[in-house]
Amino acid sequence: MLTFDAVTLSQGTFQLTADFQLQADITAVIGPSGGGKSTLLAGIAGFFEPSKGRVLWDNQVLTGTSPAKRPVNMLFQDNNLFPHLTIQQNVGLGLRPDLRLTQDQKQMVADTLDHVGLTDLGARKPAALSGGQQSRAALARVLVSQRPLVLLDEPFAALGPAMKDDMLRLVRETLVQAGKSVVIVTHDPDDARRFADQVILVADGVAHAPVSSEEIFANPPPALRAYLG
Ligand SMILES: Nc1ncnc2c1ncn2[C@@H]1O[C@H](COP(=O)(O)OP(=O)(O)OP(=O)(O)O)[C@@H](O)[C@H]1O
Repeated sequence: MLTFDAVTLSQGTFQLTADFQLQADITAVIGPSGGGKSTLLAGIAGFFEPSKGRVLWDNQVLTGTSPAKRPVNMLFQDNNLFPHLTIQQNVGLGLRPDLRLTQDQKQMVADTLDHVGLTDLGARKPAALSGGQQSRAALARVLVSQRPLVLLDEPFAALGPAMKDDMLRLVRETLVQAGKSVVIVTHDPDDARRFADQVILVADGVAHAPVSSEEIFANPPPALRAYLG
């Protein structure tokens, strides 16, 4: 469970407050451009520290812990894969940064590539894969890692609607089934409605407490109505 304990996140003159707990398989973060969605994720990942309050994971205080030591994996739209490494190596990084994998770990990489639909593509470099295949490889790396919390900042936005839907389904079939919690920023309210269990609305300097996606779209609060237009 992720806890924001009276948190204020500041970037320049921008301030975002968050004071809630989060316990869902998939949580969508939605809201207007510049509202603070990426700021919220960066605050969880530890790219900067809150100016007030604490962030906790399962009652362990994360505030003051470097991003590399947090129980968090983050995927962005770009730069998820190292171009000079093969897909196998890119995925292997999720197990060991020095890539000294045991036979079992190599097998785990191969099995995970099978699982995300990339059988036989492990020896290729990222440039020899399509955009959708690259997204699957990035997902495989998150999948092999032991970290329980996955943050996705619009990772599939460049893929086109059908492939984006495939990836969101794959997130549920793989990451959620592996017991991970997923927090995903999306500009498409329909993604939130169809794929998320809960929704956090980020607007007017506030990250609002999560509400079930069914409930929030059936009865949108004023800030969501303003955003949906
Ligand atoms: N490094 C920074 N220094 C100063 N201000 C920043 C910095 N990063 C972001 N901001 C400001 O913080 C506010 C929130 O930005 P953020 O990127 O979190 O919004 P967002 O909801 O993710 O936006 P978008 O949907 O457009 O990606 C914006 O007003 C932005 O200009």
